Amino acid sequence: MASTQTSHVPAGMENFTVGLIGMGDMGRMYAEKLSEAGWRILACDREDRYDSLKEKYNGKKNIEILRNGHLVSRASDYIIYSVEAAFIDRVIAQYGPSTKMGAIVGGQTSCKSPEIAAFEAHLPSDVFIVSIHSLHGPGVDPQNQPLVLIQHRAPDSALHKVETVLSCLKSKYVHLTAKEHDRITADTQAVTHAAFLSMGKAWHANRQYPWELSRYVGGIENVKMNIMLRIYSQKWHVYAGLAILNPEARQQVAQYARSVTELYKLMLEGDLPGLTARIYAAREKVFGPSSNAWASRPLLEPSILSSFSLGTPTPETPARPNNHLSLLAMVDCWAALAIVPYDHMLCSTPLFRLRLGVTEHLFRNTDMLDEALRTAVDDKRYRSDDLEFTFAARGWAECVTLGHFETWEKRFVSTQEFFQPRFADAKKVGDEMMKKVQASMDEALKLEKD
Ligand SMILES: NC(=O)C1=CN([C@@H]2O[C@H](COP(=O)(O)OP(=O)(O)OC[C@H]3O[C@@H](n4cnc5c(N)ncnc54)[C@H](OP(=O)(O)O)[C@@H]3O)[C@@H](O)[C@H]2O)C=CC1
Ligand SMILES: O=C(O)C(=O)Cc1ccc(O)cc1
Repeated sequence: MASTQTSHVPAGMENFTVGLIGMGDMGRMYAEKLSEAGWRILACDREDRYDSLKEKYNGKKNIEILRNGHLVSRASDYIIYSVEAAFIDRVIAQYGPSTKMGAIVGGQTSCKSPEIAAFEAHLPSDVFIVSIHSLHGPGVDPQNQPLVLIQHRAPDSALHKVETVLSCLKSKYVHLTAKEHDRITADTQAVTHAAFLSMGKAWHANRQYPWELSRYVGGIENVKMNIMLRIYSQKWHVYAGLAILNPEARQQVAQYARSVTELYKLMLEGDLPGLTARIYAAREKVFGPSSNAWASRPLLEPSILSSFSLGTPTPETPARPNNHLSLLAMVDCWAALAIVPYDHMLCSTPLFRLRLGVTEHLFRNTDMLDEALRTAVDDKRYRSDDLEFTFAARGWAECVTLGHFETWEKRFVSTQEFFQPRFADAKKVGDEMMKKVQASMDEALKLEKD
């Protein structure tokens, strides 16, 4: 029965059935949240997982496990495909023709052009397409997180049904076209990940767990390390798919690598005036008055950031200035592509907001920025880290441009293995950091609106 005491199911939709194809991390999260809200769920994963899934959900109210996507498709009113982005065409080709007449179909993949192309190619013409994308990982509370809705081939009535079903997630709906989605997420996701994946590769190449070096580690560094660990603790295909399959991501990830390389060369040449002029011009373009971006309050409260420092500076372990090449390149890249990152806030992930928060923190503080630029040119102790970081950024960009899933996987997994023993601890600090930072950012954004 669909109705429970806490049911979100409105009158008239009591028999509406939601189908989930793919019961991995995201599929399971949706199954659990939607069924708790009273929706009847039909779900499947690969056929060989039928028995184990059935066992897992045995006795769970409102969730019925079926053997495959044909059985889910023919009996559901709204079907969500939550499978790997690289398989989306194959899976929709397989089950799409079994879709119930008049049903609504959508996907959860992080990149929409291949998903929409697959729907158009394989779905019968009498079904509607409303796609979705929860802009957060499966371990994050969906409340107040952006949830993109793409009304691609559907009347308003179908969109409203999807909105009603998903309202129990309490996410913030963002209505976009598939193309708009891919352009924005190329920046909010693909470039964000490229930056942190490159940091991980550089630390790995130098065989460093940077937080274990016996010196003071500042808040920005700690945020960088924790985001990096968070990304490497996830499944490789999520990051590979959203970068390699998003046609907009290639150009953006390539520009990030170009920015890193060109800034690194200016550092090697010791060209402080050239580096300063370039970074100040980028700052003006991205954060300056013409972009109308500088909010009155920083996204990240400096006190929150410093509360995540490790240790206390002492004469033996002083606060060591960093050149923050990864963040300088971020702003250089935004400037080159004429991107105003604040315009992407509505469609942002927690990691993007953190990245923007720490970047803004550096660029708002002229003394800190100048110190970073001086360090970039004068302090040779970072050269080997920066060299590895530059190689890594170019390596990721090449993989994305060439569309090499296999190389991408190997690069990711080798570094994932290096950091594996640290994931559990990083998750604890990371979760705490996310919570604090999110609360601080919500406050900043609220004040900005008022
Ligand atoms: N994880 C995240 O943070 C987010 C992910 N996404 C997107 O959501 C989608 C799902 O991600 P996520 O849940 O993390 O990934 P998972 O790998 O955890 O889940 C995907 C599931 O789909 C299964 N699957 C593959 N082919 C079929 C098939 N023919 N029939 C039924 N099931 C099948 C997979 O099996 P097998 O493993 O054997 O291939 C796997 O169990 C991806 O496209 C991802 O990009 C979106 C937002 C956030
Ligand atoms: O916040 C991030 O960038 C994440 O890493 C989690 C994530 C991964 C894939 C998505 O499609 C959406 C969110």
